[in-house]
Amino acid sequence: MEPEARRKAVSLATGIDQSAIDALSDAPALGLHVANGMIENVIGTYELPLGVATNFKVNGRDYLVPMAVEEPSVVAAASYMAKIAREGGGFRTSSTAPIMRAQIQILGLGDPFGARARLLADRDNIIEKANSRDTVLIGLGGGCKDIEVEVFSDSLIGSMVILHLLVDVRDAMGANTVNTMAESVAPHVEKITGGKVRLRILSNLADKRLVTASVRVPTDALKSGTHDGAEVSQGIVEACALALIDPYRAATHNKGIMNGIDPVVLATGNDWRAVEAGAHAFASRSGRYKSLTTWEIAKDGALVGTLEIPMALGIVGGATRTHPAAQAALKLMGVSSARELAEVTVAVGLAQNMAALRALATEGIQRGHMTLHARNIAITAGATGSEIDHIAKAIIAEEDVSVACAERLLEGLKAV
Ligand SMILES: CC(C)(COP(=O)([O-])OP(=O)([O-])OC[C@H]1O[C@@H](n2cnc3c(N)ncnc32)[C@H](O)[C@@H]1OP(=O)([O-])[O-])[C@@H](O)C(=O)NCCC(=O)NCCSC(=O)C[C@@](C)(O)CC(=O)[O-]
Ligand SMILES: NC(=O)C1=CN([C@@H]2O[C@H](COP(=O)(O)OP(=O)(O)OC[C@H]3O[C@@H](n4cnc5c(N)ncnc54)[C@H](O)[C@@H]3O)[C@@H](O)[C@H]2O)C=CC1
Repeated sequence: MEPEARRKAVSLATGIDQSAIDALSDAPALGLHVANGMIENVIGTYELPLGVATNFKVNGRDYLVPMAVEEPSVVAAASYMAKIAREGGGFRTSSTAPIMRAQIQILGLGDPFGARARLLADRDNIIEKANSRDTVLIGLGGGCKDIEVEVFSDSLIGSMVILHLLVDVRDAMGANTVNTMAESVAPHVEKITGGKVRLRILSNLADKRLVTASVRVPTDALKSGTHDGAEVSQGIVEACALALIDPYRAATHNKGIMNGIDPVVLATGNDWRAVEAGAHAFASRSGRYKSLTTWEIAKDGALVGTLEIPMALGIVGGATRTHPAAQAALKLMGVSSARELAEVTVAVGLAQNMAALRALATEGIQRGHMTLHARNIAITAGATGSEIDHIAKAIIAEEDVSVACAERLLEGLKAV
């Protein structure tokens, strides 16, 4: 299909209105006026391709998933694995309540453990003060629910007490929400402890806001070329084993997971730096950086994959409401809560990891990836309009997906 036909198909499948479709089209959805209101020193806007991943079934419901990404083969790979996963019923997901953590650093204490005890005894008061400002969030059933207090000792600055506010942020990503709370309780915290408050900021290690996605794929569904399903499953398990013990492999393995997650985070106007920071800090929680997924073979021979990861995403707040294309992307997905968005996003991350491992364990990554990269190469070599597809097909046929080959064939084409 051409983009226009795809838009019509998406509109038909999801029932989203024309204005949402327009916001996803090549007309600049994010006008200069809106962009200028979003960040500082704006001189323009910056575009990325927006694709739609197909075939996703999550908890029995079908989704089309918007993905904003510059890398070829990512959207195709996710769609392909989602198709295979359907044979086992698709993806299953679960999530914890959307609890974010704010940190308040207290210095200059002679009795850090005494200060800790005073803060714990004042728990209800601290929670009440934290909740006194954001009436909207409290009205929705969110707000500060609990506290934690840590004592650390540092060789340079001595001891410090860290107070955590555990905040249910409902459908927000929650950074601004919890930062405001942390700043508002700081004077009270100084009074209770007798110390000096320094930092008041959320933690991006959102390990109380976890999503777990799993997939169970029947062996036969994994057959690939000359490789039977059992061989492919075994190859995926062996590939994952390396990522569970070796940080060098784990970094690339987890990059493959984020290939699926970041494009959805970006398309929906969410903070991808926050998601990335949380993912990698969580991957190091044992003291050793390792794979975020596990792959195993069940007793009946099915391949079982799981991904557990912090996922601080919002459908209100931040840019999710200001960027028209982000609003349209959320409509296209048809998600009605931040938790649902987070769960579908993690299912895409799991699918993407499965695609990479499946390719790596069989034919290698380059054929599928480079075939889809061929159009980029053709553009780099100077092809325009109809030349792009022509040159892309020609370099694939020559089995030489390189700029040099594309330039040579383009010269030949222009000479005709
Ligand atoms: C790229 C493929 C899918 C080609 O796969 P293929 O079998 O060569 O191609 P195909 O054209 O026969 O397509 C097969 C199926 O893919 C799906 N599909 C195909 N295209 C589309 C599309 N446009 N829209 C929707 N679905 C699509 C679709 O389901 C289709 O079946 P059909 O529907 O035709 O019966 C495969 O080779 C693959 O999955 N490769 C992995 C690619 C990948 O992981 N890319 C990420 C970049 S590499 C990287 O950055 C990370 C890495 C790899 O280092 C991570 C790591 O090391 O772990
Ligand atoms: N370290 C980090 O990750 C940091 C990130 N940020 C930025 O913070 C922004 C996100 O902050 P947010 O607090 O999410 O945004 P926000 O402050 O714009 O919106 C959240 C507010 O929306 C209201 N609200 C209305 N309906 C709601 C609902 N259904 N559920 C929850 N709240 C609802 C509440 O009053 C809530 O406090 C992002 O742009 C992010 O980039 C800011 C500072 C640090």
